[in-house]
Amino acid sequence: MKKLLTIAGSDSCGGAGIQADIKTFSANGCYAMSVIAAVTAQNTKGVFAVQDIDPEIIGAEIDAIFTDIEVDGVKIGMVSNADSIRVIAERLRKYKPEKIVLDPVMVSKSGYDLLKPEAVRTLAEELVPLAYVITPNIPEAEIIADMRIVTREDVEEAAKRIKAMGARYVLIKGGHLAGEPSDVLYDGELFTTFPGKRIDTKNTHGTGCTLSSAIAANLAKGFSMEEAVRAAKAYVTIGIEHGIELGKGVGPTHHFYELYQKMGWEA
Ligand SMILES: Nc1ncnc2c1ncn2[C@@H]1O[C@H](COP(=O)(O)OP(=O)(O)O)[C@@H](O)[C@H]1O
Ligand SMILES: Cc1ncc(COP(=O)(O)OP(=O)(O)O)c(N)n1
Repeated sequence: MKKLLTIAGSDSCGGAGIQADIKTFSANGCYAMSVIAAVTAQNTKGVFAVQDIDPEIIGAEIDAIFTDIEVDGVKIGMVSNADSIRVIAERLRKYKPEKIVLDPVMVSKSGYDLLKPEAVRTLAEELVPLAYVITPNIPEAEIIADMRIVTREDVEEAAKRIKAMGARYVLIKGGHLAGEPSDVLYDGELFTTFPGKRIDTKNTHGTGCTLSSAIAANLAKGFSMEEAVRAAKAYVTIGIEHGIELGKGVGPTHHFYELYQKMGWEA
């Protein structure tokens, strides 16, 4: 069984963050480990408070795992501030896991800053160069690439700018653009489009976390980058289709893909 690590924030209502990552790793047949970098008080209606974890503890969490366990893949999600980012980057440079999936989480769908705005530059300098693949949504890609994204040409230009910062692959997610939610992968030469059909639902909490974790699981299992994204998109799509009515706001994606497969359901 492949062993995967998520370095991210906790979401108390379980739809995004560490909880979504663990569910995704498990549903995709991998063993899940976690380094908690922040704790959010969050539900389907929004984020109400964030407690950063002391960077020393984050470093110790990472040491505890890498000094004992062979890690087959790492996903990075919400990291709330520059000091935490520096510690994580320093440890990853030391332990050198091969496949790092970086989801540069910045703002929750409800509009709460999950990354301090002044730490964006540190993320770009310290974590982007370590990423095997970075998976920004449109607003995140706009901030990292420092440009507006409206057209397909804008998506490609932003991907080129982000690739130039050192990530091996760039996957720009299209969920926030008008029209169908297609995602675009750039490898430095070619652009590959992963088409989607927009599902008419309010229950999309945790879609980005789920997609990036499924990509990490697929890469650990030996899929090519393209296969990893294709299978992850199928996984998140079926999860959105079967989104859960939880609470009074934006409910989470569903997670039991292997069960779906056994039941003969397809994405
Ligand atoms: N309503 C939707 N129907 C189908 N796919 C969607 C929908 N919203 C988002 N997606 C897909 O979910 C994944 C996460 O995208 P996105 O919502 O843009 O990221 P984030 O959660 O980081 O903002 C992408 O593959 C995107 O294309
Ligand atoms: C703890 C935590 N991490 C990440 C997110 C962002 O999740 P995402 O899938 O990008 O989208 P929303 O949850 O904001 O709908 C989060 N909310 N909490």
